[in-house]
Amino acid sequence: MSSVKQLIYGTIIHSLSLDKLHIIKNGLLGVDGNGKIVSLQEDVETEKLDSILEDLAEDSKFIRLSKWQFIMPGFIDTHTHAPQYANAGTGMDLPLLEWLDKYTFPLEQSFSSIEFAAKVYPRFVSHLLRNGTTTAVYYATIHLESSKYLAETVKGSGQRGFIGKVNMDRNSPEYYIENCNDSVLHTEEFVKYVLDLDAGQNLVQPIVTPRFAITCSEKLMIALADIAAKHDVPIQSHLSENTSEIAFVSKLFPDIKDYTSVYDHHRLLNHKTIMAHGVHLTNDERDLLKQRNVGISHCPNSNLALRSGVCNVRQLLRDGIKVGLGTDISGGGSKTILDAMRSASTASRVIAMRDGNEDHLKLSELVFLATMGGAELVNLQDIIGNFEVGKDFDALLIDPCAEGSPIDIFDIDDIGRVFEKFIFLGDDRNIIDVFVKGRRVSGI
Ligand SMILES: O=c1[nH]c(=O)c2nc[nH]c2[nH]1
Ligand SMILES: [Zn+2]
Repeated sequence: MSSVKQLIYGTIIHSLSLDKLHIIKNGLLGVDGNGKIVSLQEDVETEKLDSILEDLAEDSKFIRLSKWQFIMPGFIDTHTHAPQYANAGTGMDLPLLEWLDKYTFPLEQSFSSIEFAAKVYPRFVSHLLRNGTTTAVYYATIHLESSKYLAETVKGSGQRGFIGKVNMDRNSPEYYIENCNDSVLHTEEFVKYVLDLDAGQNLVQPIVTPRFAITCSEKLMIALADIAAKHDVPIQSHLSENTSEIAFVSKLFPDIKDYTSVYDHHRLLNHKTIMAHGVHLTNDERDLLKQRNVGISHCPNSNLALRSGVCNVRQLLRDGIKVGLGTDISGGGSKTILDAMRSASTASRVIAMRDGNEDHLKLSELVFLATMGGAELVNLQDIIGNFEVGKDFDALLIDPCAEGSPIDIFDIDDIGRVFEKFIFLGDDRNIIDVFVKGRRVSGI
């Protein structure tokens, strides 16, 4: 017990697999001074608690959860655009390519000013944390300095984050583009800067970010793949979101078989690559993604708002492709992974009704996607995603009875139903504490 700095007693809920949501009653979870889970016991009788607490060091903290409170793993947002937070909730009247031109590129250009970035980034990061996102994978903009500032903001907040300086050297407006050389030099500098900032703590990491194949020349894509390989860092981009985008890509690369193969051809696909969307993939493309062990960030809010299409997540899972959830602000208007889970559920019901031969996503699958699935996408499945002993304690303390709670509990309810109510009805009013690596970083 001497190494235990925090001990939590009560209901503990986490995901063991897509099918297995584990609800531990009278659980006892110990966290050490480095934020690591050192013990997890089930069904510990209250009578035994006293003797356990006697052994607890004086400077350790004990949290006893009340009847309906529980802890669960923090949410992982595998795809979001920090600068676009300023547009969240607006401009959802156009499809992707027109939306980028009219609303998104002009906004992102404003981040050439650090003063503007300073108005948006800290608020966005703190909203994400407040809503239970303990890890986020960010796009910044093409600007080196404000991308560094986003990384510093994430680091300062205590959130775990992957930050990408965006690269675009063609098919972009004159006011929002870099030449290939600058783009490569700035990315190299950015990657080194963020690696130094993290200092080996596994909290902030750089992610190499070709915006998508339309805005990146072949030379740029290959140079970015080289940077990712040299520093052994992850890659993110967009793939197969919208049919006009796919048609544009096939015009740009007439000799390459399909959109996924374009990235493969430029060595951008590996087990550390996250591709957002994947709505319209062919069988061959899914095979290639599986072969390269690429993860798909499913962003249902964005897919519905921009009318891009409905992604068949069950098909991806059946094919053995890793899947996580993304908010994709501001294609999607909501900054919460709870909302992404609900929209993922709705999208899967649309597929089930349309195709008749697919089951919608179950609660255990939605929770897996929001936690363990995300951990697999960012290759931290041995560090975060659930409460296995040895992992870091990235967690949420949820109180379904908190003041102003949108959840009502009745005699017919049990903890399983109350958990389901939180997933489908709950919000930040229920999120009392947010922990990253054992440290409380947000809450009420
Ligand atoms: O949803 C999206 N948001 C973006 O900013 C973007 N850029 C390329 N493709 C994109 N898709
Ligand atoms: Zn996106």
